[in-house]
Amino acid sequence: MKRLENLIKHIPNFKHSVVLDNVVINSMEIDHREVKQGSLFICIKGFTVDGHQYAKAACDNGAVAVIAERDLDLAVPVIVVKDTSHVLPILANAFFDSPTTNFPLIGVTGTNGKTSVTHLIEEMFQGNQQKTGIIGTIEMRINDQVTPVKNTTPDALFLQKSFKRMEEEKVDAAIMEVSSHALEQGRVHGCDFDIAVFTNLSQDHLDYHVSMDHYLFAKSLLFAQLGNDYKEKKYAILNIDDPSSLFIMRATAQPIITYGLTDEADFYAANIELKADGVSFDLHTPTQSLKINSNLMGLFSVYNMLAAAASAYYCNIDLAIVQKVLNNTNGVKGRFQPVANDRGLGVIVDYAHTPDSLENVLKTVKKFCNGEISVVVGCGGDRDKTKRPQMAHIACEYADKAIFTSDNPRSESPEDIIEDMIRPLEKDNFQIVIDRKEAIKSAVEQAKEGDVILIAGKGHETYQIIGDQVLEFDDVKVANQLLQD
Ligand SMILES: CC(=O)N[C@H]1[C@@H](OP(=O)(O)OP(=O)(O)OC[C@H]2O[C@@H](n3ccc(=O)[nH]c3=O)[C@H](O)[C@@H]2O)O[C@H](CO)[C@@H](O)[C@@H]1O[C@H](C)C(=O)N[C@@H](C)C(=O)N[C@H](CCC(=O)O)C(=O)O
Ligand SMILES: Nc1ncnc2c1ncn2[C@@H]1O[C@H](COP(=O)(O)OP(=O)(O)OP(=O)(O)O)[C@@H](O)[C@H]1O
Ligand SMILES: N[C@H](CCC[C@H](N)C(=O)O)C(=O)O
Ligand SMILES: [Mg+2]
Repeated sequence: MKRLENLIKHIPNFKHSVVLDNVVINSMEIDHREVKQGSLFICIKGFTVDGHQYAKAACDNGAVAVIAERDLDLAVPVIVVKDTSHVLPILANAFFDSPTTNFPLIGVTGTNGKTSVTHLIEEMFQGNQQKTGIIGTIEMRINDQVTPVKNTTPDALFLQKSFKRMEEEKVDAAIMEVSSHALEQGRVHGCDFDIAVFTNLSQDHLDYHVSMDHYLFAKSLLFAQLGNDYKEKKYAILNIDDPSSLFIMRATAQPIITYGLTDEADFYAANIELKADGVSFDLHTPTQSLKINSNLMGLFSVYNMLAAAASAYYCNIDLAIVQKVLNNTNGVKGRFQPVANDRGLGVIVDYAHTPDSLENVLKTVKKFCNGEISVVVGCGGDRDKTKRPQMAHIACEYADKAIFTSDNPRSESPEDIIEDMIRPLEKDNFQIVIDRKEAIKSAVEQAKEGDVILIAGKGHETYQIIGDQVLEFDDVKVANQLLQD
């Protein structure tokens, strides 16, 4: 509970003439459907609708005050600010008393690997008998308590509310994925990061960021937010083998810690062996070297392990625990997840939905597959169209056979998406099967013992979005069922 007068004092250089006397706020909401008696409703101008149009309905639901960008004819006080989206994180942070100043916060950004790295870091804290909170693509979770998320990095209100819960649950650290959309939209303003990690930058989201320069700039904002003073120990952990790190490192005054595959990096991997059942390598840290024998697959996983190990190191987690976690982890669901079967087939479900991740995963499969490789893949609707032909090209280049199918076509026609994928394609080792279940079925029917089927793009997702409908669909379940038939 907060007095509104006290809450809005946190908005810098802001004066208002509304009489607020004793308005007390029990909760803050940005969605009128969530408003309860005593809520403060903040009208957000969205990409789809303008939240101002729901202000009246919010009051009907019990809102006792409204923050808006223009005066509204309502029976409750309306406080007018220039930009409600900009003010939202300030108010959310103030309402929940800046929870992230009370525990270490680790933010991970980059095109690929955020979910994988955050989960590895979480396992390291848990291996150290510490409590954690995690926010990312799969869910928000405080130890075992799961809250579903709509976005990889949710809005500022959801974030601060979650951090408050984490504080109350006495977590030892929070680990979160920070998407470029979130950085660009200021969803993480007010988050007091202690460690910021950069995984890599490759093409994605050009529908939103328009150019790779703007996309990189958005990623760099996480590092700018690490702060400019040296009062606290904060670290920027960067993949030095990715040229974008040279730009990102200029965004922060905090110490730069590097990881990579050469001894120029602070944390580096040497003697890497990519095997059919995992990877092994020597992990060199500034103080000690560890032998790693992990179940995780592919060179990209080595990078993820280095990023996680460096983060754990600066959180004072013993390197013996880091080693134990890397040697025992089974990774995250939907990331290079094998689907067991008795047909002698390698069936892998993976969340590769960018050209770079698809290429990495197919290269990894190629290293151990002695038979033929088929890949079932599509591209998301209402998302970056320029990655479509690139993904189709990579699929046909690295796999013996590609089956192009639907992956959340959303408002677009699945046929048109596939047409975008194949238009410039020079190869013809592909089939088109619009229905995803039929596509997986076709791959299973054509496969022989020793072959590998990669089912890419949806990973942990349990749905297929067609138009406005969200239909149940789970690649692992579907593959399992088809393999048993
Ligand atoms: C483009 C984008 O970022 N959109 C986000 C944005 O939605 P929006 O602007 O369309 O919202 P809106 O529907 O116009 O609503 C405006 C306001 O009216 C309110 N409203 C709306 C309807 C109503 O009946 N009542 C009501 O009060 C809404 O609560 C909101 O406050 O604000 C929503 C609430 O915070 C987000 O869930 C939504 O993400 C959508 C689902 C999305 O697809 N975002 C993607 C592009 C995204 O952000 N992806 C990143 C990266 C993923 C990755 O890792 O690759 C992510 O972090 O998830
Ligand atoms: N370090 C990496 N470099 C390149 N590709 C990777 C890396 N780590 C994982 N991948 C590939 O990218 C896919 C997605 O991985 P992950 O979910 O960890 O990334 P993410 O950054 O969280 O993605 P999203 O932006 O959708 O949240 C994996 O299934 C794998 O194919
Ligand atoms: N966070 C990513 C996930 C894409 C996953 C893929 N299955 C798709 O729907 O395109 C996005 O929203 O662009
Ligand atoms: Mg993710």
